[in-house]
Amino acid sequence: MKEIKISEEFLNRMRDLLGEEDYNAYLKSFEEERLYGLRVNTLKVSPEAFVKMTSLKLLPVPWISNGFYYDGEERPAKDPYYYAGLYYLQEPSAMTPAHMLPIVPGDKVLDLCAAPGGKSTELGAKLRGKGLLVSNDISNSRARALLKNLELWGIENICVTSEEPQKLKTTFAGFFDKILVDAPCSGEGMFRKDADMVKSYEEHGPEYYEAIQKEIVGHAVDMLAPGGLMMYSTCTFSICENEDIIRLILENHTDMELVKLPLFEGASDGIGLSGCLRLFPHKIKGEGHFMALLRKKGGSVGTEETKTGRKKEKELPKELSQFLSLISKPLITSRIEIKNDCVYYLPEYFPENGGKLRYLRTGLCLGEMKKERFEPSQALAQSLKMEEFKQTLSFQKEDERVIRYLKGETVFLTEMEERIKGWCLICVDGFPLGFAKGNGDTLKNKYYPGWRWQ
Ligand SMILES: C[S@@+](CC[C@H](N)C(=O)[O-])C[C@H]1O[C@@H](n2cnc3c(N)ncnc32)[C@H](O)[C@@H]1O
Repeated sequence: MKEIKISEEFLNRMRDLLGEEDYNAYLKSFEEERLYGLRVNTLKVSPEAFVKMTSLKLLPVPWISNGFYYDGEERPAKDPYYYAGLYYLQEPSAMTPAHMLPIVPGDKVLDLCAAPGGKSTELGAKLRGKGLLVSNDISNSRARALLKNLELWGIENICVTSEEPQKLKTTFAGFFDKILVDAPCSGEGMFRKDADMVKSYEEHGPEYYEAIQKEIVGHAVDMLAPGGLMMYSTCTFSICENEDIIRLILENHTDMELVKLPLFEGASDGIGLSGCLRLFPHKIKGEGHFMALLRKKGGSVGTEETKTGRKKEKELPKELSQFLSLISKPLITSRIEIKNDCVYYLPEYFPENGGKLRYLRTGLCLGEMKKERFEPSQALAQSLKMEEFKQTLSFQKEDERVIRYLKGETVFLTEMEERIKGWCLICVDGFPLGFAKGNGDTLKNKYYPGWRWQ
């Protein structure tokens, strides 16, 4: 077995859970190396096109259409395409819950325990800019990392909150069409990936998390609209954190029913509760996960026409209007809100007063009003397609100016290149990285300092 010290108590539980034969296969899986995965951002690029562009050696994750394995020796986070938000690094079995939650553009979606955004990024991509994604995490510092990942990913219809589920409910009772609860858990499926998880497991085991999960799911059910779907997932194996939680929901909420998840090669049914789905490291090429899909009876969701509730055109400051005229995709001015000089593009369905919640972001941050001018944001650049901005400059990935730009340095144009004046969207192979301001043959770098290439 690999050098991972796991308690006897845990191993005994796993033997009881799996039976002797499967348990031995599970133990053997520790002799294998952990697996590395990335998920392609389908908001920006198709998996087929990405495979052709990238220099990474990829193998498809069989059950995830946009998921791939990469070699652990590679450094995919040190790549301009990563800075363009073309992919997210994620363990393959963790890709499954967001993949199996059927989101349609226009849905109102909640990701209740969302940081750092491994699943929210996929939920947002599936919305394709329509509807609303509320991504929440109780930890403020983790919610900040979540916000960065959502903005890098280019999702415009987001709200990021950092609240207790009970508080969130005061604004969103019965509101959401789809909810993902990727619950905090004892992390038994993480031991091979992260040996430190063993230590934290010894401090807080399944019983500790079970109590938290019970509370969270109760509030989640209350925020689901009739006809809505809720996916519950964990990266742990214990029954008390998985099937028992689902059973409890079904007992306490007679309006909730289990929706059978389809099995695929290597996936296992729930233990003692058929219709759930389990992934084990000795049966699939992934670290392990549990998930169950539930439906609230009554109503039907996901087919409603999108509506904003704020239809009246709004007059905008001249500097802002001038800048927005450089963007070709239509923006509904009634959804633009200016708060303390920051300009936001609110998503459809954003509650009229927003409620008294700790928001880290309400919609897409378009930029900031400064004296007599408007400064566009990094998030806006990442949310655009190259063809949606009037003046663009796309470098090939190999061009040393890509890294210079990402480091925040001044970028010089060659004599052969056209002179650039004013705001310009800098791209790598046609994918936006950020803004710069042209002054003839040099570009003043406007890449967000906090995100610079290190
Ligand atoms: C398994 S992680 C989520 C991983 C995330 N879904 C992803 O795919 O990147 C669980 C998260 O739940 C958060 N959390 C813990 N207790 C919570 C609570 N009561 N309400 C909301 N979030 C909570 C933790 O801060 C942690 O970020």
